[in-house]
Amino acid sequence: MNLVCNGLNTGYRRHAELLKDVDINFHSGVLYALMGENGAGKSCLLKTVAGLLKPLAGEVHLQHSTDAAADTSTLLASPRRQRPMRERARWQGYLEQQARPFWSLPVRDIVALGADARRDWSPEEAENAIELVLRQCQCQSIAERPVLELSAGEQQRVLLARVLAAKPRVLLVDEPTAGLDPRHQQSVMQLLKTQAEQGALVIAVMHDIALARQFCDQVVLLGREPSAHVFSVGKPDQVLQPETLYKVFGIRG
Ligand SMILES: Nc1ncnc2c1ncn2[C@@H]1O[C@H](COP(=O)(O)OP(=O)(O)OP(=O)(O)O)[C@@H](O)[C@H]1O
Repeated sequence: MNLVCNGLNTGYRRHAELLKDVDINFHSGVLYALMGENGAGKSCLLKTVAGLLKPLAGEVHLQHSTDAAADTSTLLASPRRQRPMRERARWQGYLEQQARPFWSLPVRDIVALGADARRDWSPEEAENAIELVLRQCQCQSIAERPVLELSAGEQQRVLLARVLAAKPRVLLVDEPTAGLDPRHQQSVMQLLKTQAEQGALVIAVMHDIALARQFCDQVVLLGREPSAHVFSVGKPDQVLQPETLYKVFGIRG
């Protein structure tokens, strides 16, 4: 399963183009770091790919097969057409930036809401998926606690667990390690890497260069000058070169 962006122009308001001419082919089995300065349009691009913002031009396609001969491409988004979210929920998981729960439910019930997206599962399959993800996200010890009584970092892990509970084949996460302590940053990145190794297509908006180098297979780096654009795409060591970091972030490193 690949996500293909063709000539994508997108922005937050109608006619307000932020990113232009985005041509990227995201592959399954790959963990992507989507990076760039504050305001470069990372969340905007992720939301467009997720179907939460409508493109102003261009298209997003879902390719079901890597076999170019087989015509198995589905149009997900264009200025005229958006696939319904309930259809996307069967294969896509999305975690928004600074996500916060608003229901006063125990952690286990919040995570169970994620598994509800899988109408094809038996109650036993759903229960197994919930237990697995509580363990993977290190939420077992807090499983019975009301989610609103947890720290911000703990809530963040619970909401990631909710997204993962449905075993999405496309996982789109916006700054999943923000606010987490170093150990949990590592474990969340390891979890995303494992999802990719098991075949998921994972795009993570992130700022931490060291974590991107350590865990990600590919970096999509956005630039802001003269206007927002895709500056570079490639392996972390190729993209995160000192001269590139200077050009994009103005830092020596
Ligand atoms: N809801 C909105 N309506 C209009 N403009 C917005 C909206 N949200 C963000 N913007 C603007 O769009 C631009 C890109 O924002 P976006 O959140 O996509 O950037 P980002 O790269 O994810 O930034 P950050 O690293 O700070 O999270 C910014 O200039 C921002 O001010």
